[in-house]
Amino acid sequence: MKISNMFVLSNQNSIVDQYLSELRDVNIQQDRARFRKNLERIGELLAYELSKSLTYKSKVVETPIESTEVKVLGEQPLLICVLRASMPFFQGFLNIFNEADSGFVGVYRQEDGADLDIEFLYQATPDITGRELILIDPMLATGKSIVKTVNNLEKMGKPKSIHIVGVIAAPEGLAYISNEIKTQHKIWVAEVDRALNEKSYIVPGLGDAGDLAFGPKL
Ligand SMILES: O=P(O)(O)OC[C@H]1O[C@H](OP(=O)(O)OP(=O)(O)O)[C@H](O)[C@@H]1O
Ligand SMILES: O=c1cc[nH]c(=O)[nH]1
Ligand SMILES: [Mg+2]
Repeated sequence: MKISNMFVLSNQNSIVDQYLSELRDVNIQQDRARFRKNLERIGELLAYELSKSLTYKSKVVETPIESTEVKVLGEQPLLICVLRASMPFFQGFLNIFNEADSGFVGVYRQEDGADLDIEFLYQATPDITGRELILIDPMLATGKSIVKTVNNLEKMGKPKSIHIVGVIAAPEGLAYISNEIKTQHKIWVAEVDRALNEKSYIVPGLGDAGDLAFGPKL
């Protein structure tokens, strides 16, 4: 599929392919700490790629030897963690954008027969108006959780731009996000998989990221 405003990290060979293979492997997945660590590491590497698209300004610093002009981030992004599966992936972003503000939303998918309902239960964020917003969720499956998040956040104000970051995306979710989100946005993922299955899980995917990171929920 061709979405012009999208960056796919696995289009280039890198160590991310190794981390992704471990995330998908049903045996290695038994090690929850390793699962979370790999999400965090991919978060760090995607954050580095995304950092190349941000604006920088110059300032003068004093080294012990002399004054010199350096480049620093023009403005801090606002990171949004989509609980719960996002937490380790979000930590990777926070390791890189360590001065950024953070917001948290509680969103979860609820199966209702053939339909998927998205419950939006919790929001603790600063004002998003005029901000460079980075929405962080490892799995972009139907795209409904991210679209619901954007719709709820935009009740507060308009961000300057939106970056949507994920580890694995499904083509159906990417198409849904592109159609539904009207604010200028760019999607950053490690990999785009084949499709969704009848339960709206990504195929081949990695299973349920939240459960693998933290254990099953009711
Ligand atoms: O694109 P979608 O079809 O909306 O699916 C993606 C959502 O599913 C997962 O969360 P889940 O609802 O399993 O909750 P959890 O993070 O608490 O496990 C994942 O972290 C996304 O938020
Ligand atoms: O494949 C999927 C879809 C949604 N959430 C997950 O954790 N995995
Ligand atoms: Mg969720």
